[in-house]
Amino acid sequence: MSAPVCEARNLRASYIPGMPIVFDISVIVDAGELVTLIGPNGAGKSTFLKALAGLVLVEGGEVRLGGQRISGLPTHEIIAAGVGFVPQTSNVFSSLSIEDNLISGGHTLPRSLLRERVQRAFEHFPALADRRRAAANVLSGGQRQMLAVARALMTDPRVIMLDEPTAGLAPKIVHEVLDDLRRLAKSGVAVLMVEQNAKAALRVSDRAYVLVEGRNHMTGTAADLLDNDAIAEAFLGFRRKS
Ligand SMILES: Nc1ncnc2c1ncn2[C@@H]1O[C@H](COP(=O)(O)OP(=O)(O)OP(=O)(O)O)[C@@H](O)[C@H]1O
Repeated sequence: MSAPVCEARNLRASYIPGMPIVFDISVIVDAGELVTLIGPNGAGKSTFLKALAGLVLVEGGEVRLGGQRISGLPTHEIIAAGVGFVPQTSNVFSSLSIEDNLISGGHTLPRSLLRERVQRAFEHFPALADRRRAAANVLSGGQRQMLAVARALMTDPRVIMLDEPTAGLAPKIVHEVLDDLRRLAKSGVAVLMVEQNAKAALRVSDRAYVLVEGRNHMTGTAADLLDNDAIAEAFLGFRRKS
């Protein structure tokens, strides 16, 4: 059996050495899957995602990409190895044009490939193509997220990680962004996201992990977790009618 696209095993991560926020979290994401991390505030979901991207100190366990160990590498090498990371905030350059945002996302690429990838991004996201020379700050919240995802895709990552991609968006736009991510996973990329809009996120996800206090609490198919009364009540904010 081939190695999963991305696998974190018994990860321990901290901002301050010796003071872990993530104690022991294991997660697997494979090609074509949309996997969501849910859990209460402060559970360490964002910290875990940052640890995968090399933005937070990994003190134990390991992260593998296609079987190759990437934990411990500097962030630029992790990105070059095939990880795309979309932070929750400041994920586009507001004053740069949409096209220049894409170019900056692919600045490590040779010029000919860069042109090709910008073109590909505009084909995937026609709403961005229509306004390619406009500054990113004219975009709506949903379109900005689209641009942030398109930037991360410039390097052709094997796995793309998103920290709360729907934060601050209107409910209708939340669904549009989640549907875009669903389509992205279907295209063959492994997608891992942290989401506060847990119910909406589970509806488009294949699988999910519930994280609590820096540890795995539960995992399953998104459908099973949506159907689980205890999970629904504790983490999804609804109680099923009996
Ligand atoms: N830059 C930082 N330096 C030190 N501690 C931090 C930093 N960022 C977050 N923390 C702490 O790490 C803990 C976990 O935060 P994290 O953002 O990973 O949780 P989360 O599960 O994503 O929750 P939320 O949904 O509230 O963001 C919190 O106690 C937070 O205060």
